[in-house]
Amino acid sequence: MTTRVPFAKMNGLGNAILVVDMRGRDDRVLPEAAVTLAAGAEMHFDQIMAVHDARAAGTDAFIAILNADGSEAGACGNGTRCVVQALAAETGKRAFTFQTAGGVLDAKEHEDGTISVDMGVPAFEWDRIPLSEEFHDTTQIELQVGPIDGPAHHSPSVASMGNPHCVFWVENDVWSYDLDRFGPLLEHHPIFPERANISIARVTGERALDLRTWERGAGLTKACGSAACAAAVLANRTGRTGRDVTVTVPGGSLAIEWREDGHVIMTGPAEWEFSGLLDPASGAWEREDAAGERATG
Ligand SMILES: N[C@@H](CCC[C@H](N)C(=O)O)C(=O)O
Repeated sequence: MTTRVPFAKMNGLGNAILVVDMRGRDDRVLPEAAVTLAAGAEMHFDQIMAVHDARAAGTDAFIAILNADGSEAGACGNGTRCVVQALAAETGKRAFTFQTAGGVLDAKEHEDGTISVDMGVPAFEWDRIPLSEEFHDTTQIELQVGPIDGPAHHSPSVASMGNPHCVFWVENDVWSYDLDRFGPLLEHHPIFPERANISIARVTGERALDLRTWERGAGLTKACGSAACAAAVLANRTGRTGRDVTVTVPGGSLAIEWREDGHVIMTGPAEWEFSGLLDPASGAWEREDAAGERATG
């Protein structure tokens, strides 16, 4: 049996996150363990943020990101804020540099408890998203939902924020569309060789948009930070908004700034729920809260 490691169950605007402390160890959270953990009601998560010892000079940690289906992701904005809150509480530090499969990113906690993450520079080239077909103009690719002669949705914009995003622009309330039906179909569409996060966005003003996301490997979520960044930059790129946008997702709001140097800064909250110990190989876990109560899974 593997030695158990500390975890914190957290959320970023309702995006369910499990921060797992893998520092000082050579093993990893296995995909099978992730699937087992995600299947439980109490531990269900959208992403695991597995915090490992730093692998590059100048970084504080390497973070491996796993989706609920055990697949890997290159970016997770809401999860990164959760990691910052957990490490800030532990160390008293406020600024961190992390390495993920998607690149190196800086993050800091502010006096008011909100956290900003520099999500890096988005990529718009078809082969960096990636798409399986060459598209010169990725502001509106040929992809549609529904009948060829009368699609319900078409011509989405695409981008990579370290992970692939596809955003459909809609006119009506984002709750009035059946994203739970077409999200999974498009996540697995052959145009996306690495699958994709599928969002619908409604621009509500020069600096505001509403967003719902079907996340690759996790399904419908209350918030997706990297999708909020992708939607904000794509809204600006297509002339729909300015560069500073408040993105309202089912779980609340995120402030997104697309700086002139190309970096996207996402600011929002993180929330701790409970802590415990888990086995990164099997997914067995036990809860430990302030009152000393325990529940096992
Ligand atoms: N919830 C995340 C994004 C998680 C990764 C995504 N499902 C993927 O596979 O790319 C966020 O807050 O950014």
